[in-house]
Amino acid sequence: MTDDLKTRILDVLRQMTPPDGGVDVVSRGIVSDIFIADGKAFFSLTVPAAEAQRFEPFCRNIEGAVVKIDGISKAMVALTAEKTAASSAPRNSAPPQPPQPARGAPRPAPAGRPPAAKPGIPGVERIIAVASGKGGVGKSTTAVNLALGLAALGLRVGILDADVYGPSIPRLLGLKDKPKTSGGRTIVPLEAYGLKAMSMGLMVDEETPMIWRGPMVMSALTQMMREVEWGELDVLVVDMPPGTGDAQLTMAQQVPLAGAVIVSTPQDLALIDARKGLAMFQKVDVPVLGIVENMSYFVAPDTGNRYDIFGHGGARNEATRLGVPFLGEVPIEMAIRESSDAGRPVVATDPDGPHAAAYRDIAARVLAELERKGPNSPAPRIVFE
Ligand SMILES: Nc1ncnc2c1ncn2[C@@H]1O[C@H](COP(=O)(O)OP(=O)(O)OP(=O)(O)O)[C@@H](O)[C@H]1O
Repeated sequence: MTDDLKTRILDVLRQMTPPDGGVDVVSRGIVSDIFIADGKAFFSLTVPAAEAQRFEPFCRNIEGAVVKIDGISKAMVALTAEKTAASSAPRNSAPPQPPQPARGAPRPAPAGRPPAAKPGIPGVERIIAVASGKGGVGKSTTAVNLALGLAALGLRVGILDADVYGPSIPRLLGLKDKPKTSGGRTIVPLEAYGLKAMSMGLMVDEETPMIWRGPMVMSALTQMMREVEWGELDVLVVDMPPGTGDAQLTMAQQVPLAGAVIVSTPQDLALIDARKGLAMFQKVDVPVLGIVENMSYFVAPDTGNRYDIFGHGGARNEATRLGVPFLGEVPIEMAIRESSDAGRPVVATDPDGPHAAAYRDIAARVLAELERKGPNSPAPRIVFE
């Protein structure tokens, strides 16, 4: 039965014209093994990094075509990047890079200068960043579930969506209301699943194109940090924009960070980018709390068998090599995707499930690293032109 379904999936794929107009993906030999469990099909396509953008919508089309096959209820198609020297190209659906800050705007301090103390947010004990070198690795999903994992450990937690180019926290937490202002001066954060949450996505319509300029981004971030009534928090989790350009570097400097968590997938492409993320935080003296490997493996729901679809353990090996803690791994799992995209994060909605446990373990390791590193490290020096 399963073999029959696989054959039918391959037949469907053979009939679909890839976005580059070339021969079908089966004939090209870029389709991974197909795993089918419980009527759900999982597989990946391997494409050159530079082609990732063109192939992303195609993957969604494939999912749409595959679910039409009798016996398949769900399909999940992932893109993996070919291992090439040029594989550090960003995922093209990632938001555009902002322009450089204008004259007078804060600039990254040259590396090597001694950091100077910078005031934190009153009432907020520690701020941690969740970052990734490239988009689409599950950074925001990890940030939300990590925040909920920290809350499950008894901490008072807030989450700030600093990804002003592609905010996803409102969607992941199912937040629709706009935040209210208090006395016209400060903003009252929203609450979801016990977290205080703030995002630029809450201030603008999801459809509104945001053409932010560098200095505007900075002032928006400063506003979200300083003019939001966070109250007393043990930890504020900041979901950083993907990438490691100057904008992210400046942002990492603007926020007095206690540490950073880097999210990566096991694929080489993501790991190369994760390394850049690591270097970025090291450059501005922010301690890296560790690396999380997302979409690490797939567990067949019917047999419980584990499949390392993308090759497994890359992030763990990389963490060891770079001398930073490995914080844990999260499987690629339909339930995580569906619950995230429906605004019902797994840690809150299925607290007894295995995925919630995985995120809580990661949260516990993050907490242990924070404790080990001691009080908030001072923010790096900001240099004004
Ligand atoms: N472990 C997982 N299993 C299955 N799907 C996942 C997993 N982690 C994330 N996803 C899905 O992958 C997609 C991208 O996740 P998410 O938005 O968290 O990534 P991101 O790195 O923040 O992306 P971007 O940088 O584009 O905002 C979402 O549809 C999400 O539900």
